[in-house]
Amino acid sequence: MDEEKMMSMTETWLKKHRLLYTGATRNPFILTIHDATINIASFKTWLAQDYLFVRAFVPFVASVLIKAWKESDDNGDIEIILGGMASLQDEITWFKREATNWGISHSEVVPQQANINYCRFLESLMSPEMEYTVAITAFWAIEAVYQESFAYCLGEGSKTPPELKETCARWGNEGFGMYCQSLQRIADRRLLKASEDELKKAEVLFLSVLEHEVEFWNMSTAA
Ligand SMILES: Cc1ncc(CNC=O)c(N)n1
Repeated sequence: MDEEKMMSMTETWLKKHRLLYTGATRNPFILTIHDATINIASFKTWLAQDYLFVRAFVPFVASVLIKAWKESDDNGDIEIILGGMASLQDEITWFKREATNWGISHSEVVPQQANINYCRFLESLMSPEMEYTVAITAFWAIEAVYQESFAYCLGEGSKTPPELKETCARWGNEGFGMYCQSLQRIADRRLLKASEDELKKAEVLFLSVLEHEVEFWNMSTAA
């Protein structure tokens, strides 16, 4: 019997844009964590810059929550997005504690260009004119890149230094993986009903997320 399931839209895009996706999830920064050759200065740059990014990510997630409330056909979406917001509070606390541990003073950290560009991109996604379908697709991609990247650092054969394992587990843990799958299911459900224009826009912005993620990692290793 023909039991083959149709590929979802996000799966289609992941396959079509595999090279760029791999560029984002197997970036040299991540590879050096995985093989324990990481330069600690790079790690500290990433840590300091990502704290600033996450602060800007909170209002973005809030904007997706508002879009879900206005536009979603499924009440379950709100709970999933709200769960993501709740874990961001814990994440901000964690970033502050890690900064202290690594001797970083957030008041002295200046956002770098790749970070500024990415935060500006987030702001464009917050516009009330931006469709829920497009915003939730970008949201999923942003989370999925971190999940795949850090899960790889904890996977079989990884030599991740013990002092970085907690960081990797933050996004590489199974619960975060399931949360990403929930976001992906929402995105796929919406994309099924989207117009041609919305589909095109969501695909373009999915690619923009991947490009920003690559630039963000590269910024960390360049410093
Ligand atoms: C640059 C970047 N992309 C994705 C994430 C993961 N989302 C929330 O933490 C992150 N922290 N930073």
